Amino acid sequence: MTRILTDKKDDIAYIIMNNKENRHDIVFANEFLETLDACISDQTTKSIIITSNDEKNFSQGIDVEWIKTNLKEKNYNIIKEFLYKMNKVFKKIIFSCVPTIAQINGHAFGNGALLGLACDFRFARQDRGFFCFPEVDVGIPFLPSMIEYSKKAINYQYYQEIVFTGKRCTADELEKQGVIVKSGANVEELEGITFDFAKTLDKNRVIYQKLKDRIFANIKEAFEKDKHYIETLDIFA
Ligand SMILES: C/C=C/C(=O)SCCNC(=O)CCNC(=O)[C@H](O)C(C)(C)COP(=O)(O)OP(=O)(O)OC[C@H]1O[C@@H](n2cnc3c(N)ncnc32)[C@H](O)[C@@H]1OP(=O)(O)O
Repeated sequence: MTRILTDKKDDIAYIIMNNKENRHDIVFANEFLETLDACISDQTTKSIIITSNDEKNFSQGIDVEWIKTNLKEKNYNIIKEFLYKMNKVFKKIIFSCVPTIAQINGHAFGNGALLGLACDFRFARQDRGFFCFPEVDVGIPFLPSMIEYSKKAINYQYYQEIVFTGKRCTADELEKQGVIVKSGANVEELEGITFDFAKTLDKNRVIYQKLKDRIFANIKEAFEKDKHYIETLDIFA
């Protein structure tokens, strides 16, 4: 089954995660990157909306069982390849010359929440789904880049609160904290407000790229720091 689907409406490209909980493993990383590349290469694309077609999940993040099995079998290279590949996905979204929007239609946990934060804008629904960083309980400390790009989307006090408690946040709370632009009461309303917002974006790719490169120079540096943690697999507690 294809893990990622695409659609296009009025020059707005949709990247639609298509595998229920949308857990991240090497297949997810490869397919997502390929799809993202294709959407950005298409010069008619004015903005990209990332969402899922599952009724209750956006993305539950890293497939922890997949990681654990590979660790047990000492398949360290595949884990490293996965982490580097996911970093390419996050970096490509963050530095995209086309605006990126997360349409958070359900649970967004761990890497799934990070997928939302990597985007330029976020929208979420009120009636289903929690936004959560469970790493403190799951035993996965963040890579330096993850911390750095989270700061572009969440105020630092609130970030610490949700990371150190692992609490489950609703769309209402995220809206009050400015993490999302706006929430919708249900999935239909969410799709409507996200689409209406996306339609307003028709930016010049060159200026958009230059702004990103300058505003997010600190994030580029943080990605460099990740190498040490990935090479030593210092990613679990
Ligand atoms: C650096 C990166 C690291 C990583 O990525 S580590 C991996 C991180 N990922 C995880 O740890 C994911 C683990 N997964 C889980 O813990 C669970 O898999 C979920 C919590 C994500 C989902 O559990 P489920 O039982 O399938 O949840 P529900 O059926 O969708 O919801 C449970 C109840 O909560 C209500 N609810 C859901 N969203 C809302 C909302 N936004 N507002 C109010 N209520 C909500 C529902 O209706 C339901 O209730 P009712 O039990 O009565 O039916």
